[in-house]
Amino acid sequence: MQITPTRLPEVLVIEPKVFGDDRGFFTESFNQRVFDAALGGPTTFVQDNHSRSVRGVLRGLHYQLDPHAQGKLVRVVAGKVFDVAVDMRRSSPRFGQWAGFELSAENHRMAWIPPGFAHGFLVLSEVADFLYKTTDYYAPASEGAVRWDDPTIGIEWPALGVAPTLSPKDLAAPQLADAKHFA
Ligand SMILES: Cc1cn([C@H]2C[C@H](O)[C@@H](COP(=O)(O)OP(=O)(O)O[C@H]3O[C@@H](C)C(=O)[C@@H](O)[C@H]3O)O2)c(=O)[nH]c1=O
Repeated sequence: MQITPTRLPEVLVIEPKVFGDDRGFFTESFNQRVFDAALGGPTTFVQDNHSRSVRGVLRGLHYQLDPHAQGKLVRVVAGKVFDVAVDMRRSSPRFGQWAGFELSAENHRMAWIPPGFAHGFLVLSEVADFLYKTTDYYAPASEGAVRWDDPTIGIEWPALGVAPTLSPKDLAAPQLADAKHFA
């Protein structure tokens, strides 16, 4: 397993070992011991999520505030997405900065999005199955969202030639200046 910090150093891209043979492949998609060693301490996941989206769908940018902040271990098992994290911690020197990376069924990459970061993704393939583990339960009253296209964040989303498809909730998300943030 190879772990590479992104330009937001707390956000990690994780490349598991993939054992390919005539039958297909085998990979450990989660190993508590290895993951804890990589993060330098124990992390407990309490929920597994699966979403399916078609090309051009953009989900995000989402987070949950304390006391229900979530760390997320995310991956794609069918298709390809451009995945993004944004630092939402007001006291961070990187507040409002973003990191983006491609996750796909082909590259087997996962990403660790720690608590305190907003998360979202744009689907680049015809369909994408997105799987993720979270360190806290879904808590809609603690949900926060920030606009995917806020110019002060300035995410460089890959061009698809069509406007992304967003949920009504995401279309109504506030700019960074008005978004709820972490201390
Ligand atoms: C996230 C979530 C949603 N739901 C329900 C609420 C709603 O009726 C339906 C769809 O919810 P949403 O529109 O919020 O789903 P979605 O836009 O896919 O939300 C997700 O986006 C990505 C980017 C994340 O990082 C996730 O943490 C989560 O916020 O599913 C749950 O029951 N449990 C959950 O954990």
